[in-house]
Amino acid sequence: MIELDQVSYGYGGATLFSQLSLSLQPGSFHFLTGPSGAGKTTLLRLCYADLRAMAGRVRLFGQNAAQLDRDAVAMARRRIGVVHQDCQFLDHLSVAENIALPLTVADRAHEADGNLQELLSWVGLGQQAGQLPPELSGGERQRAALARAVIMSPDVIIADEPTGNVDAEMSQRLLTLLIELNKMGKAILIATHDLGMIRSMKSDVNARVLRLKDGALTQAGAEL
Ligand SMILES: Nc1ncnc2c1ncn2[C@@H]1O[C@H](COP(=O)(O)OP(=O)(O)OP(=O)(O)O)[C@@H](O)[C@H]1O
Repeated sequence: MIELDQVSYGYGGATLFSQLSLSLQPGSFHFLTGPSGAGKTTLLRLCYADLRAMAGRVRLFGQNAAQLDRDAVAMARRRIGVVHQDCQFLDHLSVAENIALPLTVADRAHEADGNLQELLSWVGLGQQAGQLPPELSGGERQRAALARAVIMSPDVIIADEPTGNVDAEMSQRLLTLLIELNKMGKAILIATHDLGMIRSMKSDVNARVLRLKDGALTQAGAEL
């Protein structure tokens, strides 16, 4: 569904990584680890065409991302749910309205009617639907961000540190939600520093664990 083939990227003339390849197939589960600054967020952004590869090719659902116009990129991105590291929300909209925002933007707000309550309960925010984002705890924000990422029923879910700033119990709960999505056939890619979480989860989902370091993407090994 998403394929990176020999992709290179860097900022300000410096190369961050080069010739990286990654394939996200239906039902696959990948963890992406690596030191801070290694380029994990950058790699994720290439996967959802928020950045354009400087060399190599990114294919989104069979199409060369470099050849897609803005509308085509927008269409492809509706099939990818993204949980951003900083979970930003529109503070003047309620939690429910924020979660439904991708549908509203796509002019499909009517589809939210049935799904939204179910989705809010699934992430344990049934009671917080009418609250404003600043009134949520860190863990509640991360669950709201996950709900917003999946409201369009995407084929791929890409999450950047989805368990940052939450305790172990909440981290487990968020991952359980992601595993449920994976069991429904969604491809999951999670960037995280949390090796303990990977150790405890990877056998449940037959996950591949990749490590990005010094510009190279390798299979994680001994540290796990
Ligand atoms: N827009 C940008 N302009 C210039 N440099 C950038 C930009 N975005 C990221 N960088 C730099 O690229 C490098 C990789 O950043 P990136 O956020 O991809 O790393 P990361 O592995 O996700 O880090 P972390 O684990 O700390 O979130 C860092 O040195 C960062 O400062």
